[in-house]
Amino acid sequence: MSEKLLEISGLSVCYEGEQILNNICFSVEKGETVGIAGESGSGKSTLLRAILRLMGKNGSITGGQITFCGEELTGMSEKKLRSLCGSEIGMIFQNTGASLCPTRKIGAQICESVRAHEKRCGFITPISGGMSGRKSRREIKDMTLQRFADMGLSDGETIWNSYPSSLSGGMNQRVGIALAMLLHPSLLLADEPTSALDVVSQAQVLRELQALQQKEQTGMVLVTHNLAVLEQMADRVAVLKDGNIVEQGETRTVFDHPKDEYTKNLLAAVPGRGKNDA
Ligand SMILES: Nc1ncnc2c1ncn2[C@@H]1O[C@H](COP(=O)(O)OP(=O)(O)OP(=O)(O)O)[C@@H](O)[C@H]1O
Repeated sequence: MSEKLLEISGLSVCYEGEQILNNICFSVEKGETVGIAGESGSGKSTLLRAILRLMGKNGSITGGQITFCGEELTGMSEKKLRSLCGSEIGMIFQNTGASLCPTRKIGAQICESVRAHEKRCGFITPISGGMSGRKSRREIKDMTLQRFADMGLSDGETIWNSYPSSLSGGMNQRVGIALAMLLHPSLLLADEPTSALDVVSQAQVLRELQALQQKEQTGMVLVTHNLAVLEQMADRVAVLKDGNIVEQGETRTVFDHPKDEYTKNLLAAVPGRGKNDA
């Protein structure tokens, strides 16, 4: 039986009175990846940020509902919403690895980040069965080394004691993904998670992320302008144009039989798919 993790219905978002997203509707089930495609400026990142109300001071949700594990997020208190970050909803950005402080050891930063999360959570009970309770440094380290191994980082002990500045961009991004998955979130919001990496690292990191996600049965919203990545990763895709979903469905169906002209043009621009390719 399907388990709905995230349901977005009729979502509209404005920045400074300008409508950026209109009437967005889609859902994500446990273990499922839903890809969001669209050109630059179509509103992909805004959509991810709106889920956790991270649009900043000039952004606001002007309509619709966002439900996570049956709980309405749009009306939830700021404190409870922040407590979901990490343990129930993980986020990965293009520069997740780069957001680590380059001159402090990775292990110390991970412990600090878990402690900060525990403090934010306070007595708030997890809503998706996520993890709670204070962990010892040993527990945090064991969990992290397991996550490092999941992300293809075999020498976890060395990485735990390393400075980010001594690791490659690909390794730092893996560390960032391991950190986002550390507390076993049931939903992952990923915004261009590999686009800062070279092509070889990109393919490797995507494979590892996909294996980890399948092992954990994590639902994922994956935003990228790279349709080849969506073809490999997404079960379903939604195509965003000027803040409107113009088409959505199973990835294979949308890619093989696009209905909307905009989707057809996006796909035609992918090397190997276009009419004008040599
Ligand atoms: N903080 C903000 N204040 C005002 N406008 C914003 C803000 N953030 C985004 N926008 C506007 O919202 C629109 C959508 O931006 P968004 O970053 O969501 O697009 P995107 O599809 O993710 O683009 P890209 O692929 O280039 O990251 C753009 O017109 C952008 O200028």
